Amino acid sequence: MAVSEANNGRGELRILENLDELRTDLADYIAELSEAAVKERGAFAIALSGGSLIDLMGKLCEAPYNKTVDWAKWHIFWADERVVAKNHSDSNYKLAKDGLLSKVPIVPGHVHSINDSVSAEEAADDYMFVIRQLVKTRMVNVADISDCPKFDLILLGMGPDGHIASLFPNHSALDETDEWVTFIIDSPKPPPERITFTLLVINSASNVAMVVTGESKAEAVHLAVDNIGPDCPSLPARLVHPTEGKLVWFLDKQAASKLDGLQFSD
Ligand SMILES: O=C1O[C@H](COP(=O)(O)O)[C@@H](O)[C@H](O)[C@H]1O
Repeated sequence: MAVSEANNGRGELRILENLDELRTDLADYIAELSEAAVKERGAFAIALSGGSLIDLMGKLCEAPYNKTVDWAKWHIFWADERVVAKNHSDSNYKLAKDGLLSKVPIVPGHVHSINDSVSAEEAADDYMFVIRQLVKTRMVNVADISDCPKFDLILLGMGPDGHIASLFPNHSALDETDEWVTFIIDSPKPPPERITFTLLVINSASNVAMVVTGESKAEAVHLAVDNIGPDCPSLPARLVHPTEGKLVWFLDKQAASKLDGLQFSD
């Protein structure tokens, strides 16, 4: 690992030499959280994103993780999903199924994907209902000070514009403070119709990991992580602050290249 440090309340930074090291560190981190959650409450509620994340989780399908992780206790959710059919190439579910879920022994009934046969608005309501039932049975933990779901782990990628899940800069979905899941029909990145966890749910998680690689994201990483003062534009990634949980950034050197004050050891 090149650098690992805590950063001004903006979470722990793990900056890895290369993608191979990042994949290993990420797999270790997820496996450790899974073990702790299963030991403590008998289940591991994990929310995935789409994009580059699934490929970066790939080591979980290999030894030792494929044998040592207690896959039967995993409950899978999506922090965001595109409102397309499950077999569509834009579907975050399909991405995760092809790249991860079909390669490890997850219980099919524990895979909580969205309803792909209704409108974006209905899919968001429907998903909130599903999560509410699982919070009632404590398959998904609950926040200490509200009835909000407290996922054991939410994994987020970040776009070059600083978007996380399907929360885009200057979009009204960022202001949603009541609902757990909301919808958009005007995503600046195709496809336009999506559902997404709100900041309320993201910031109620026990653990949030931001997994970001590549030089095209270096400026957004700098804006999200460094102390650049109160005049920061509406950068969704900067709004991730788990209230009772822990935030960890997994970065490769390229994504970390514009961070203030970092010295890499070669
Ligand atoms: O559209 C999306 O983009 C983000 C970032 O994707 P990446 O390929 O740049 O990592 C992703 O996290 C989100 O789930 C997805 O819907």
